[in-house]
Amino acid sequence: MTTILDGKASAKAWRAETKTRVAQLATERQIVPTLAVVLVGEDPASQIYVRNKIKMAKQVGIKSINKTLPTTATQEEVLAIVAELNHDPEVDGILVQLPLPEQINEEAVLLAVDPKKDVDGFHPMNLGKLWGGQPELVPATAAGIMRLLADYHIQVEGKNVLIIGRSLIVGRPLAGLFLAADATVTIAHSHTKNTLELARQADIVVAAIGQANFVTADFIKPGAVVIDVGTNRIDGHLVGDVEYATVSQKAGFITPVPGGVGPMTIAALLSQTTDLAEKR
Ligand SMILES: Nc1nc(=O)c2c([nH]1)NC[C@@H]1CN(c3ccc(C(=O)N[C@@H](CCC(=O)O)C(=O)O)cc3)C=[N+]21
Repeated sequence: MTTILDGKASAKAWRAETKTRVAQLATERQIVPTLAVVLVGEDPASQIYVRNKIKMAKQVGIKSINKTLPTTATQEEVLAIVAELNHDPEVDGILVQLPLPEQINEEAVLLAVDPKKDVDGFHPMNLGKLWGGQPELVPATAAGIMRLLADYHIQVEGKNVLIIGRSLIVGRPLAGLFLAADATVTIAHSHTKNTLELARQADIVVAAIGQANFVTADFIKPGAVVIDVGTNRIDGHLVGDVEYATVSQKAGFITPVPGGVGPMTIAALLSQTTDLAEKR
């Protein structure tokens, strides 16, 4: 029997906790936590994210500020907006949606975000703290995955974890968090020669490749935990990186798409925005 890791339900409970903290900030300190989102261009995954994020922020009482720029925006325009948000005392968290259009230097933009407002945890200082074993501001998807495992009382200590994908957004920060939680961590990527073999030995497999149905039942040790980070659009439907129909027959625990990691990502972001407002 497979247990479905219900991210939708878990995220709902987490948002309720955040909502209580937000209400407390309002009554005790007259503070409204504020999240600024910078979206440049029209990446479809970013659009889903932004839409859901705005809705959920409103629900818990967090104020959203949206800065939307066209695909043709220049680096100077993006940096000017980041600077403005850095200096705005009402803004607690700044998130720059990735990927950015190709004329924009992603590294330069992420470096420009005030590390104290870097609610996404993508600034090199925050990534460095995470890898140094002192996580502070942590990328939301990674934080959401760890919370989901904790909610289901899934032990991480001493487990073999295989993360497939080494992106800045997911693979790398998640590896840091699993390591901080005393797991044995392996990262597989496009140059890895024995991904299948590594996956078969893993107690926890995280699929963050960006390719629909990449992980099939072949990859999975019976009873393993399978976390699907994929957000691939196929014929208007959202599908993960895991072939759900077959893998769910073999895994012990599995996240669905939608309703798994996505809602947890948003809940993590709202919680971290509130952490920042509490530190004002
Ligand atoms: N700086 C930055 N940080 C990110 O974390 C980031 C990003 N840029 N760019 C885009 C990707 C994509 N991403 C998603 C988050 C939630 C859902 C989500 O809410 N999914 C729901 C809803 C699906 C639906 O509405 O159809 C679900 O899976 O159930 C999707 C996609 C975050 N990303």
